[in-house]
Amino acid sequence: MAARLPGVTVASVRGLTKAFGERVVLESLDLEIGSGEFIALLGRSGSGKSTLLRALAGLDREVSGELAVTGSVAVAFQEPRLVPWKRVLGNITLGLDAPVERAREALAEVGLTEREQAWPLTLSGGEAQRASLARALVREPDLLLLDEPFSALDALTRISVHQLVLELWARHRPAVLLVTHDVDEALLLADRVLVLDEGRIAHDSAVTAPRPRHRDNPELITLRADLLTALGVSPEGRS
Ligand SMILES: Nc1ncnc2c1ncn2[C@@H]1O[C@H](COP(=O)(O)OP(=O)(O)OP(=O)(O)O)[C@@H](O)[C@H]1O
Repeated sequence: MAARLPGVTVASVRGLTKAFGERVVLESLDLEIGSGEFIALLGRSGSGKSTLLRALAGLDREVSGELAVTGSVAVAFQEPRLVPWKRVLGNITLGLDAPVERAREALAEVGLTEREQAWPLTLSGGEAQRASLARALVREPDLLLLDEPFSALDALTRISVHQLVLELWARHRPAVLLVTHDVDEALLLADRVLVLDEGRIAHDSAVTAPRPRHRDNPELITLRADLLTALGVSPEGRS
């Protein structure tokens, strides 16, 4: 997979508009996603984050505007969506021509080698989420779309899956678009944090702090306050 290529985009969105009946969810939205970028997408509930992801994934074609995605796309959802009648390994290769060795490599990368013959219903939440990441990885995406993949995990599992996602990103360098509700998660992981509001990208910040990042990094403290304001939340509980 390509390393980060400056100036090369994997997705280019211009004037994207999506309405459900009278409700306009995305309104003339513009967004460029660069090769290898790690982007977090924040926004209030119902602001259209999943709608944008579905459009980028090609799962919703009833949109207007220009949407060009170059290269392959893989999606991992909030609930891992493994099919219960296939074992873990079978889930990784589902609908794919790739040799089984590739699926095993992906399982090894997410630390699930021991569980390849397990049934999905016997996996813990963290294991299921890792299996879901392996299924996305084996497709070697140029753009990896993550729709709140960590939100159902307990705090400790979440930290280890964060670590894993950063390692996988550093190794494979797909562009990542991570939808999250968690400002700190966005700041710890991403190079760029977007806020979706009123159907558009209302806020776009670069995060330059080196990784591993700590919450008390001054850049992150400033950005956290800006992002909370952009989300309509007062940072210190003041109104
Ligand atoms: N299939 C659908 N039919 C009708 N309305 C829909 C449909 N899908 C989404 N919507 C509406 O579009 C708006 C945006 O939904 P979306 O799921 O994209 O928001 P979101 O930002 O991802 O929200 P959350 O953070 O709560 O997951 C919401 O008002 C939702 O009710």
